[in-house]
Amino acid sequence: MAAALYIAYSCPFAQRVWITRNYKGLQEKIKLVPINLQNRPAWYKEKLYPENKVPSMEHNGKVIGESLDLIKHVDSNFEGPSLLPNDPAKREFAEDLIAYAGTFTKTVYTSFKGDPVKEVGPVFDHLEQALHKFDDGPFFFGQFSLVDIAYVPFVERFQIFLSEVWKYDITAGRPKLAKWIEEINKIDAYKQTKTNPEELVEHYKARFLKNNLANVKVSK
Ligand SMILES: N[C@@H](CCC(=O)N[C@@H](CS)C(=O)NCC(=O)O)C(=O)O
Repeated sequence: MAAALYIAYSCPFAQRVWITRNYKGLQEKIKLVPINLQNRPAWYKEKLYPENKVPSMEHNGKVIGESLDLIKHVDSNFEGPSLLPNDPAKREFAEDLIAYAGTFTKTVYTSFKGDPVKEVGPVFDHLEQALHKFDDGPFFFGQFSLVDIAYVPFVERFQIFLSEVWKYDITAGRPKLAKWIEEINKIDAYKQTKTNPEELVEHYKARFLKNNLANVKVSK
């Protein structure tokens, strides 16, 4: 029986697993089940995934959550190209980078409520340096891997929002990151999952800037 992958089309965490499934050619083995996060069906929390978040996946009678665990699960338990490097030094660095994804996303999301232009430089520099480390291709490890997948949904959103609201170009002075974004946009498995930029800007403005604007009004 096919596995069921519960996602929301706009969710960057779910997008990680969606890209993994597409890239490994598992469209028939893993079926997408879209969930409306604004109106979640009661059965999702009660019968399937008590965390009540997306993504989750039902596979062989078990339900698994957490996007970073899920991409590893899909990579190790399904057919298709392997998405982690075999070389031990590269493998260790891949694990470090996957672990750093939480710091990266938290730093940038937190900065949206403060001053991103001052705050986001170091975490994007970290990615730029990581892309230099093995210097064997546009991706973190030459071949497309789970590390690219862990970051791309967030880099996609941060690039759009930082440019739109603060005119901050994440690729300025970061040639490897610029090339990475260019090359990753040639990968169909990713392209099919991209979010709608206009909807993203509206959604993030409401989510992150509402209080800033309210504060501006109060202080006038
Ligand atoms: N740590 C989780 C985060 C998943 C997550 O926060 N998903 C959001 C949608 S993008 C969600 O389901 N939010 C609903 C909620 O928190 O109630 C992962 O990596 O999978």
